[in-house]
Amino acid sequence: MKLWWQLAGPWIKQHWRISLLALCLALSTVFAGVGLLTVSGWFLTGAFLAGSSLAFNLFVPSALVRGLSMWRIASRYAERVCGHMVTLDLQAEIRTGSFARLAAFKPAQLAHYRDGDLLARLINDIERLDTFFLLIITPIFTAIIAGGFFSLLMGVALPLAGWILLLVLCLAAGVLPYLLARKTAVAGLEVQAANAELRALAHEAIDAHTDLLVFGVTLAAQEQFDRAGLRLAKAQQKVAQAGSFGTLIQQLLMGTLVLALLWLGANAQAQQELSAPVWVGLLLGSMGLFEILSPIMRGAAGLGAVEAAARRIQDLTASPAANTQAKAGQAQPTAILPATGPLHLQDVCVAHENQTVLSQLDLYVDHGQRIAIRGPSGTGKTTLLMAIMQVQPLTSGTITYGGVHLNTVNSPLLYQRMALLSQHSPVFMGTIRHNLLLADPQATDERLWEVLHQVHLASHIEQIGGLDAWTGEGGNTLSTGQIRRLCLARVLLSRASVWLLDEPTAGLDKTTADAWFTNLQQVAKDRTVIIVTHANLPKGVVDESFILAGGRLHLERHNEAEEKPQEELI
Ligand SMILES: Nc1ncnc2c1ncn2[C@@H]1O[C@H](COP(=O)(O)OP(=O)(O)OP(=O)(O)O)[C@@H](O)[C@H]1O
Repeated sequence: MKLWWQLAGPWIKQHWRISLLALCLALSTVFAGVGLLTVSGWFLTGAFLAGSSLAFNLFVPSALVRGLSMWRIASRYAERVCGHMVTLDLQAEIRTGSFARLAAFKPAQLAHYRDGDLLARLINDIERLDTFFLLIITPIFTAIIAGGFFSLLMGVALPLAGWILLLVLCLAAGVLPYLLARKTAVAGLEVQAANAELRALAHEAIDAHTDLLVFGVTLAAQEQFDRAGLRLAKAQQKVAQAGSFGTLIQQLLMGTLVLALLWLGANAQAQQELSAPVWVGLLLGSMGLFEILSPIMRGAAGLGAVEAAARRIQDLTASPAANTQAKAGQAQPTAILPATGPLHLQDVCVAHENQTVLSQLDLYVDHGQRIAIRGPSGTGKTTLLMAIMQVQPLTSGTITYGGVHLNTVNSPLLYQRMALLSQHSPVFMGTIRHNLLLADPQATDERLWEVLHQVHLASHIEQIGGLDAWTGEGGNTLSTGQIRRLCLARVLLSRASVWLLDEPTAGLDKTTADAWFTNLQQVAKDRTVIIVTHANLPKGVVDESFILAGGRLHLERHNEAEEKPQEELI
């Protein structure tokens, strides 16, 4: 409840009117239903006993029956519309909020989660929360008010029957669901965990489908998937069995209640303490209350899963990643970053999980300078670019651009000034145009073709149908080198003053790579460019070249970058 309230509370407080209306409509439906049965019981019995006597007034009760049934239909409809509006809007709010917090994660923090598990949290877990409002809060609210009111009414007619009704309602709507929720708590947790595991396995299997095939391990993947499926089925069975048992006990309680009321009513009637029509009316009305109880049992059986789901969403939204971003955003988000200026790294230290990668690293890149950073694999070149982009937090040290500390600049402004081609830049499903316009929505077709020419991709795009050619999911209609060039073209389109290019020519043949590097000066114009590469650069491409080793940058001898065999750098 507490966890659910932490997630849903802000929205409900803000939309308390519609939430209250949904509860009131549910109450109104129950009142209409119970009233209908009470009046019908009273009316039919009264009419039967009166026989053909003209003394019995048929008109008032039959008008009441018609009125109550119309009221019930209208109220039920409005209750469904309103209740689902609350639930679905609430889900949408939690989902978009969770996604926004997820978007604020640093890549290293995101790496702690499996893709499928994140999907399960955003979809399965959030969907699961709907149970709470529809199957717990609403029926309990109506059970307390309608049950209390009707027990009082019964108590006025037959005090002992009133107390018995109240006691049975407390057991059936309170104690029993509570015990059921406790009993299914572990299984509910297991349902959510197994669901997430299934999604994660399915996601990984689709991603790695070719490798699974060629290594001949599809059977092993299948077995893993089957085990997860079985685990989910077992957990669901436990919840369903406990739920059915709870419902059975609830039905037995209800049956006992009816017998008790029948017996008490018959006695009262025999002693002429209660008229037969009132007795039958009250009896049927009590049975009308049973309608509230079955959703409570369903809700109680799913409460463990709701709690597990709420915890899994909370884990995500309350993680240090989300908080770090919030604090950094709140600290000084408004510093103005000049359009041009030198990029200066001083004493920069970065560690990945206590493993130092960059150690007191210094770098000064003047505006318009082009530099290359090379070095053996795993020395921290990508980490350095990520630190400049403020994606990787520094352990210590400072990074300034035009004299402004980058950690005081809000992300959108920073990314207007700096563009990154990462090693894993993606191609999005859509057209070539759609993929390019991400970097500059105002770019004309002429400009799009210009950057495609610059990355030596124009002729291929022409062949496949031009800017409106479909890229497929993850660019699966393109080769690896073409995907890389499309991503590179996207960065070239950006109006940023600094380009950070991580392996821009990976996957390209040497002739194309050399041609691209040679053209870089003309393409980059007066931009600052930092290239991380293992490639041998043609002469004059960069002003300076550094080797990253031991966590620091070392200036390479003149032309060393152009001469060193590539194998030595890997
Ligand atoms: N998210 C992470 N969590 C833990 N360690 C990481 C993480 N990312 C990188 N590392 C480690 O940090 C070190 C530097 O990684 P980085 O990717 O910056 O190297 P690189 O020089 O760019 O390598 P390559 O040339 O192969 O791309 C490596 O030892 C790597 O294992």
